[in-house]
Amino acid sequence: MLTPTETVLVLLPALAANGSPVLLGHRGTPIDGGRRFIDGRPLLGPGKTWEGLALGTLYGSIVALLLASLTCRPLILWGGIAASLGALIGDMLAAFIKRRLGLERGAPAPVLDQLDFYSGALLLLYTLGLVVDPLTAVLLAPAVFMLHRATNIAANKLRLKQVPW
Ligand SMILES: CC(C)=CCC/C(C)=C/CC/C(C)=C/CC/C(C)=C/COC[C@@H](COP(=O)(O)O)OC/C=C(\C)CC/C=C(\C)CC/C=C(\C)CCC=C(C)C
Ligand SMILES: Nc1ccn([C@@H]2O[C@H](COP(=O)(O)OP(=O)(O)OP(=O)(O)O)[C@@H](O)[C@H]2O)c(=O)n1
Ligand SMILES: [Mg+2]
Repeated sequence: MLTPTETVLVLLPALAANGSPVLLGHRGTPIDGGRRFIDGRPLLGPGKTWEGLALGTLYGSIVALLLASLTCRPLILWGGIAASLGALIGDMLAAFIKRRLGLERGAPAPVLDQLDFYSGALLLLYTLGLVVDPLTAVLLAPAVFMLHRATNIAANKLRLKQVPW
């Protein structure tokens, strides 16, 4: 099991991975290629692009590399990269769920919008046998929720996002 400090350090790259696709400014190649699911609605919607996946993985990995070099712990590198990938996968899973619920791209899904990437990161880490400190993960959740809300409001004001959530 990871120590509380290691838990924070492997989850920071997930923040960067989730925050960076916004910098693309709503451009990119939709991952679902415009395909629709059996319910006739978009599989994921135009908000999930290959470029966002690439940029998020890149930024998350850069942060993981920085933190791993600061701590001389290779675990932080691999864990941070896994958390970044998990964050992006969680974000796509949330988009899939939102479309199944008939929610348009960018429509609000309180809590899901804020913690989808965080849950994805935790899930992939667990799947890979990197068990984070549970108390730290639980205590971090409200902080991540508030950070997500604040950065989304800022991104909306900066015209990086059309919606503040
Ligand atoms: C260092 C180098 C070479 C590259 C930079 C790596 C880096 C720190 C990238 C930060 C990621 C980034 C560019 C964020 C943009 C900030 C922003 C305007 C975000 C807008 O909000 C977007 C929102 C979209 O969410 P949604 O898709 O789910 O709707 O994302 C929410 C944002 C977050 C959850 C947190 C954003 C994270 C940060 C602003 C800080 C991340 C940075 C670190 C964790 C750095 C760690 C420390 C060291 C020493 C490396
Ligand atoms: N894999 C990804 C994830 C995000 N983004 C970009 O980041 C923005 C914000 O992401 P998010 O809020 O998760 O997407 P939404 O537009 O809200 O779409 P959805 O309702 O499907 O979450 C997206 O609009 C998109 O421009 C991207 O290009 N590729
Ligand atoms: Mg969203």
